[in-house]
Amino acid sequence: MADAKSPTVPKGATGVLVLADGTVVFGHGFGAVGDAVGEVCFNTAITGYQEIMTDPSYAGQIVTFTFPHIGNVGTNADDVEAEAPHALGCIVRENVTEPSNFRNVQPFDEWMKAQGRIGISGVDTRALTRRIRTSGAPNGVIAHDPAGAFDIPALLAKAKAWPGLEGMDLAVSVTGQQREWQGGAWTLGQGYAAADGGGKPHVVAIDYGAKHNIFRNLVKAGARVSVLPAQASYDEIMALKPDGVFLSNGPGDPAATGAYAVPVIAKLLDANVPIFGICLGHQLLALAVGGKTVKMHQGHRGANHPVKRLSDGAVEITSMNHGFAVDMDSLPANARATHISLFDGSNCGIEITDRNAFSVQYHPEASPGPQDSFYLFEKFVGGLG
Ligand SMILES: NC(=O)CC[C@H](N)C(=O)O
Repeated sequence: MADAKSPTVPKGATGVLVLADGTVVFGHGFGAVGDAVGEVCFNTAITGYQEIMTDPSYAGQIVTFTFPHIGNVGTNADDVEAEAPHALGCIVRENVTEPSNFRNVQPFDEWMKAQGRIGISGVDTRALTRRIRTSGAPNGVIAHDPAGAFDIPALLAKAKAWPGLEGMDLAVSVTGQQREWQGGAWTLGQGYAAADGGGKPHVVAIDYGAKHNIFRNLVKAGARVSVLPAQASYDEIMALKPDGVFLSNGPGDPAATGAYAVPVIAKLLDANVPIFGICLGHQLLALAVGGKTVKMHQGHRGANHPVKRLSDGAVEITSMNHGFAVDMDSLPANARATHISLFDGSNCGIEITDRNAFSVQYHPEASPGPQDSFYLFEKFVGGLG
């Protein structure tokens, strides 16, 4: 790692990461040319880089993959969690090689370029991850220039000027239009089922930046899913006559999104509408009953996070992607903790004891990750009228 005060670009360097504290890491650029500023986080999943890059909850973030070989199975049209990538870019250890997989349609570096996303390879991602673990997720800029003509002081100024994710509502920038969701479970050779869930029960999903596999899992569990944008009002939701309301995952600071989402959720709770929330949806449900959320030191991102289910002590291996958490001590008496992280004891689930409402911090839809927690979709959809 070099210092921003002595910004000599090594010969052959076509990519660079500049952290707001002045740390400079050179590598090889791939994908789009240009630069992007955001929070630098790390993800420990071994598979699923295309799903991770397209997860809207990564808006405003640059993902460091701890798994060294990224891009080696290429990309395809199925393994996407949204129409376009939302992570700003990625940092990887090994150079991206020729894809070798029967499902490959487009090499990862070409896909990144076509999607306007920047990558850097040849970075010591173990050192970077240790740094994030010790000092917290930093703000930074990644840049790719085939000529290696980097203006390091200008990139540093950009990293320093970025205000950080705290206080940022990003759900408004990634939410989708109102629509009837089509598409169920994926099977090899057949792709996604065309099913729409057959009409009953009817779930209205609030899209704060939803991963598509959540909607597919709701369909698989038997629901028909209508999607509404993040700022949908209580009346707009109720006009669709929901049997239950789903609160999606999404990027940014839950407290900022809560400014418009919490009053709506509070009204849904008052009306005793069944609610299920995932990740940002979990945090918003906690805020709606009077709890608080806090920014985590480094966040949880990976496909192997153990979570304890408090009702019976069972351990679920889960997919995670969050940088904020529900402050367990802030929860009111009617919000009972149902799951905790076995990594750090943080809250991973709540249920509202006097309502039909529950939520989890982790991702039962996997994509990527284990499917231990699919039962939550069955619990929600199975419990609707
Ligand atoms: N995946 C998510 O929904 C993330 C929620 C929130 N943006 C966080 O980082 O904690």
